Formats: sequence, structure tokens, C-alpha cells
Amino acid sequence: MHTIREALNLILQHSRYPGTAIIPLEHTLYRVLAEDILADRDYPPFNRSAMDGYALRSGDLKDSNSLKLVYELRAGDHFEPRLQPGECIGITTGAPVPADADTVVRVEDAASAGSRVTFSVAPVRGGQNIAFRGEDIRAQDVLLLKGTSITAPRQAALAMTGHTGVAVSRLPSVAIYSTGNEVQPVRKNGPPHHIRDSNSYALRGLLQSYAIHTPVHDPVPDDPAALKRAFRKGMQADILIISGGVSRGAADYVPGVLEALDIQPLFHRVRIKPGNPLWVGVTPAKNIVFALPGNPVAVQTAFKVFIEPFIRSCLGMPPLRPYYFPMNIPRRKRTAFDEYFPVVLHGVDKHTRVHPVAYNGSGDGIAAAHADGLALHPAGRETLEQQEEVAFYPWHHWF
Ligand SMILES: Nc1nc2c(c(=O)[nH]1)N[C@H]1C(S)=C(S)[C@@H](COP(=O)(O)OP(=O)(O)OC[C@H]3O[C@@H](n4cnc5c(N)ncnc54)[C@H](O)[C@@H]3O)O[C@H]1N2
Ligand code: MOO
Repeated sequence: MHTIREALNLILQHSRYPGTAIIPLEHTLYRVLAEDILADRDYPPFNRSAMDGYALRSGDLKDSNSLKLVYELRAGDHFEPRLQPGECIGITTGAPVPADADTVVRVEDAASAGSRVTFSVAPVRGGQNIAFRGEDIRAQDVLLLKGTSITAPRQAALAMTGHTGVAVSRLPSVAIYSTGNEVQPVRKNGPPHHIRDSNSYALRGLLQSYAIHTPVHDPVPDDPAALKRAFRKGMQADILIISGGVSRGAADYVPGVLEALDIQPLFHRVRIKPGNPLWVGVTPAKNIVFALPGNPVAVQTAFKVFIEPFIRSCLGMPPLRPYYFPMNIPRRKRTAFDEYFPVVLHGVDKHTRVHPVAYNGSGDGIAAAHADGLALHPAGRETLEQQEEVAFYPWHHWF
């Protein structure tokens, strides 16, 4: 049985770049840049007043505390004439500071009467309350690197630097099929021995961190002919994700059906808990198929550990980096496998710690709903001590 690392290496060998597309800025959230992005001009593009107040020469306030007010400048306008010695202009936040002025004094620190303004601060520092042209970025400097996921502030920075459309990685197509006679669409109110299909929603939601949107299909029953029909369609997608039916039960037909469709298995079972019976294969067209064990937390774990790194690799993104936090309480485990467990981040005296949520095993999707993400209890360790640092993976990674 492979370790996680071995299994992941096999999977990553099949990652394929889906190509690039230029898309409008407003549709770029969580898309991945396919090129380095440069600033089109300096930012700020002009010396910008950072306060509502008066623009003046700081030297003019050495001998006198009052200046002549010659103009009221609003953001969006600019002041053409030269500012003469002894003069100031009223200025609003966001307006361009005239070339002759070197400082802005806030309205709170001044009093105006007619065309005179008296200043109550001294000395006045040159350069104060001005955001200088190019201090945030220079024209043609790199703003964002290829492979970066576009968050909302990055979208805003693209707007600041004049990018109405950007080149991003195309998205792989993904098909999701839940299987199992007991698994029913959420809209149906079945008897207690039926359960609702939650795995499709977990997978759809996790994929949306990468702007990948997939339809929800009705679950497929444990019937080899029905499974074959569904998977034959699903294997046209770049990535087919199946849940349920991969273990040793009488109705666990999934691996057999996939092999009957000429899908070559890469492996079946990994040294991981939950998610141990994971089956992964490759279609004749070189599309990848993940057949996940049906338990809800096994599905979510397999996504974080195997599918998400695969998608990131396809999109040209850097590998996931976990965060490290100390355990809030000790934890023991009995298996010799790497074990992922659902945790919340807990603030204790300004320190963040990882706290395991109450958890009844991989069928307990309610525990996952209460968790911020997963932490790893490594294979070789029987006990994680209180305060010991562990790797933490938030459900949604956007960078
Ligand atoms: N004799 C053995 N039995 C089991 C083993 C084993 O090694 N030997 N492995 C166990 C482990 S670990 C897991 S995980 C499960 C996985 O089994 P399957 O992939 O065959 O999954 P199912 O039996 O179809 O389902 C397991 C569980 O999850 C529920 N489920 C299934 N699909 C959904 C869905 N779409 N939404 C919500 N819940 C779902 C299903 O009702 C079952 O309760 O096998 C163990 N058994
Ligand atoms: O892989 Mo199973 O999810 O350990 O319970």
C-alpha cells in the first residue's frame, strides 16, 4: 500500500495544463494568472493628498503661521498655476498636490477666515500627508506573478493598474457522481435508512475555491449497468470524481466498472485515514478518475490531500503550504497511517492553537461542518503532545 507521498507523486504525473484564456476582469475571482502582470503606470499616478486640508510649502510656515488661500482643489481636478510663496490651496483627500507644494496640513490643524488660513501646528514636516507618485509600484514593475490565484484585493489591484482583461489558466472540466442505493437527492424525504447526498455538495464547494463550477447529478444506484452509463459520460471530463462503492462490500462495484471501461488503475488504497480505500485511475484519453470512499469526511480529506494538489498542479499554482499551530490538547491514535482530523482554530491569550472538534469518525460530516479545516497526525507518532506544532489545512485555500 502506497504512502500519501507515493500516491500523490503517481497522481501528479498525470497533471495537464489546460491552456490559457483571456477573460474580463470581473470574472477573474479565484482564477489563476497565466502570465506575470505589470503595472501600466506608476501608482499612485500623481502625488496624492492623503488628507483634507491645505497644500503648501513647509518652508513658508517657518516665519509666519498664516498663508493666503488662493484656490479650493477637489479630487478629480488639478491646479494649473504655480503656487507663489506665502500661498496655500485648500485640497481634498485624493486630489493632486501641486508641484510647488511639499506638504499637506489637515483642516483640523488650521483655521480659515476669508482668504487667510492660520495654522496651529509647527513645525510642519515636508512630505507629510502626501502619497508620492510611484511609491506603491512603478510603471512596468511586476505586480502579480504567473500562478497567482486572484483574490478580491488582487482583482482591485488589477483594476488600479488598468487591466480590463487578463490571461488566466483555463479550467479543467470536472464531473462528480455520488453512488449508492441508500444515497438520495437532497430534495427527496426518504425513510431513515436512506441518506441524503452530501458528498456532491462538499466536492462542488471545495472546487469553487478554484472557480470551478460543476452541476449536481442525481446519485447513481449500486447497479453496474447504471454505474457504467454514468461513468462513461463522466470520463469525458478532464477530472471525474466518484464517491462511494470502492471498499470491500457486496455492492462495491466502482473499481470493477471503471476497469471495464478501460480505465487503468494507478493504485487502490493509501496509507491514510480517513480515505484509505481511495482508487485512482487514468482513462485511455488520459483523463484522471478519483473514486473516493463514500464517508463524508473521507471525501473531504481525499479532496484536500489528493485532488486539490492535482488541480493546483494543472493550473500552474505552487503546492499547498500548510500552516503550523500548536495543539491545544494532546491526541492519541491507534493506526500506523497518517491521520487527518477535523479541527478549529482556537485563540488562547493571543496565540492560535489547533483544537480537535468532537468527532465520531469519517461518517461524521457534522464534525467537519464545525471545523475550520484538517490537521495532520503523522504516521510515526502515537501521541501528539499538547503544544506540539501540527500542520493545519484550512478548507479553502486561496493562495
Ligand atoms: N470490510 C471492510 N469494510 C470497510 C472498509 C474496509 O477496508 N474493509 N473500509 C471502510 C472505510 S475506511 C470506508 S471510508 C468505507 C468506504 O466505503 P465505500 O467507498 O465503499 O463507500 P460506501 O460504502 O458506499 O459508503 C460509506 C459510507 O458513506 C456514506 N455515503 C456514501 N455516499 C455518500 C454521499 N454521496 N453523501 C453522504 N454520504 C454518503 C454511505 O451511506 C456509507 O455510510 O468503507 C468502510 N468499510
Ligand atoms: O477511509 Mo475510511 O474514511 O477511514 O473511514
